[in-house]
Amino acid sequence: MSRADRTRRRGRQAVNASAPGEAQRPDPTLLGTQGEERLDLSVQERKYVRARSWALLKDLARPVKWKLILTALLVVISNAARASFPLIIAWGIDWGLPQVVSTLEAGGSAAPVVAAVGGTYVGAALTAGLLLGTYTWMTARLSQAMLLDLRVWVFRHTQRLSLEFHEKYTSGRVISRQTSDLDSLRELLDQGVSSLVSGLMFMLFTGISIVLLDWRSALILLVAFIPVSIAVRWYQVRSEAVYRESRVSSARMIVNFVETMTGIRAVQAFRKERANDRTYETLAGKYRDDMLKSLNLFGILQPTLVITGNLTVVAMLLFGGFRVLDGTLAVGVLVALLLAGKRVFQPMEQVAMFYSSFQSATAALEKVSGLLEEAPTVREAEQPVSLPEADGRIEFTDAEFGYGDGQVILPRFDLTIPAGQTVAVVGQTGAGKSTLVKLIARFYDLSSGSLTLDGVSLDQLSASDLRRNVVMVTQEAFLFSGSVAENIALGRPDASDAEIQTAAQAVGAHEFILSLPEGYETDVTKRGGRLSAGQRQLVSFARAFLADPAVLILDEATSSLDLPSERLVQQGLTRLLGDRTALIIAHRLSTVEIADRVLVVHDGRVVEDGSPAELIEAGGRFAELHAAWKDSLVG
Ligand SMILES: Nc1ncnc2c1ncn2[C@@H]1O[C@H](COP(=O)(O)OP(=O)(O)OP(=O)(O)O)[C@@H](O)[C@H]1O
Repeated sequence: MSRADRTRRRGRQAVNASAPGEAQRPDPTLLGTQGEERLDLSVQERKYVRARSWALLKDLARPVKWKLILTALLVVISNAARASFPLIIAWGIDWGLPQVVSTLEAGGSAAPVVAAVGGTYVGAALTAGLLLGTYTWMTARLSQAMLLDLRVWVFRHTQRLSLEFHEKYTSGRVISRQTSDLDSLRELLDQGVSSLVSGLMFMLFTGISIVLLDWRSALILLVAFIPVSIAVRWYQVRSEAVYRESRVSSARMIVNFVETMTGIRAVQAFRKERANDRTYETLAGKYRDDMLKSLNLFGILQPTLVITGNLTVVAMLLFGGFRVLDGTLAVGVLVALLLAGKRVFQPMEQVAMFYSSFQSATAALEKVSGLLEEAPTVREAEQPVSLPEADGRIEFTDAEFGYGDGQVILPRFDLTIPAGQTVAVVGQTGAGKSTLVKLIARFYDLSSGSLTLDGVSLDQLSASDLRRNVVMVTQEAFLFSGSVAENIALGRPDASDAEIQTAAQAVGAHEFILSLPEGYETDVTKRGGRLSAGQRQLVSFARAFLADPAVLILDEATSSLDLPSERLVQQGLTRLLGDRTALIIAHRLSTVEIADRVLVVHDGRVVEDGSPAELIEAGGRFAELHAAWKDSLVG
């Protein structure tokens, strides 16, 4: 079972366990990333999301469970030691001092008493300090280990999600999951949890020590707790609302940034820079305002806590002072009470401050666990049929397709493409050409009917067999950072230099690659390594040639190349096709002319099917298109 499955199952189990008999399944619109933007969750839904987040945290914590327990133990001991200082001081004053005085009067040595009190104090201080250092160090290591795990997990998972998911969930959102969300988790795990736990522990132990010292003074503390709790509660509620706003504004800012940078060509082509500057400034300004609001809230909370703390000490001093004068309270106890009273509220600030980092991390966890709950819609068969070397015969039977639950794009159809045939797919924009060929690359699964390669249904093939047999070359001819050779070897990283060069030679890319500053080793992201559109296409042809699939799918670039480049690309294409089965979304006359067969797609249906000559003869849509192409060449 995958981690995503585990996370999903746990979320459901928790919901089921907590509310037997009720509507137990969450609304399907909440599963995965779907409910991500919703703020109006019902109690039941909130439970589901929380359980899912917990499950994720537990999954992350499992490999480091014992180290976590050990760290928690160190936190407890260290804080107990810290909280014991006032007790030791009281003991020193009320027991140690009289002992020293009486021993000295009797002519004895005060050293044993001083050593006992001083030693205990130094022991407690060393224990507290050393353990603090150790647990801080351990927390940092643990949090980094958990984050590394999560980072890699999110990357692996997102990369494997089907295209359908990526088309809906923009790259801006994926980036904000991987950056700002993981960052808020880092903040919480790095310092938040340990500060929070240690703050609470310290308050607890100091509170206990006050009760042990003098229960009457503990009552004063209890009274002081009322305004403190009100202030902290007020801060929680207000900061939650402010925080929610800042989350929305930060997400908007990131999405805007990513969109602008990914669309930088359009931005510059249409001179949108100034307008974009203003939009971004507004969004960033809103984010700053939200952050300021939350800081202002803290600015109110902090003085409230300081004032209450000081007033508590004054009250304890007055109440205790009179009793010391009466002789009903020991001086040492009073000193210890004052020390403890002063320190007891100090961690409250930390607790309140980390409440907001806790909130931000909770929201992040909810989103990340939602992303991890997404499952690929195109799933690999559990027991795939082996097909190492396909011939390349493709057959659609009773096939029908629509994206997701949307409208039908390709109504019911049958289509057979014999092995080795070169098929040009033509038609108007939006006709369904890309959709048809993407089905063969299994970027999507049919809504109904079957699609087979050499008689084996595509969904029965293992991912590796499918990728070996079917390769799609997209219009964009995307190059990854690295050398030209590495880019050619994308589908076969183990290919030798000789094989890479043979592939480049086969498609006619060898010459231009040799003319690059460092030949095959030229970095495509560096100056001088920047390739032209035609050159990029040749590299992607070489890539496909090296992968040597039985079925090649090619979305021909629409951008017009100059004539020599077009000729070069055309020659490369002809060599690439060889005797494989090929489907080409054709935008050029020259490509259509080398095809054995042309499919004309219109409104999701194949309306003409035949050899180029037959279709021209028949005088339909293709004949018109062909004539228009011919005219454009003449013109
Ligand atoms: N990911 C998607 N989700 C939903 N609908 C889609 C998606 N991709 C394409 N469509 C719709 O499917 C129909 C066919 O699109 P398709 O991209 O297959 O057309 P095409 O013939 O390849 O067009 P073009 O030549 O412009 O690339 C269009 O109506 C389009 O809006």
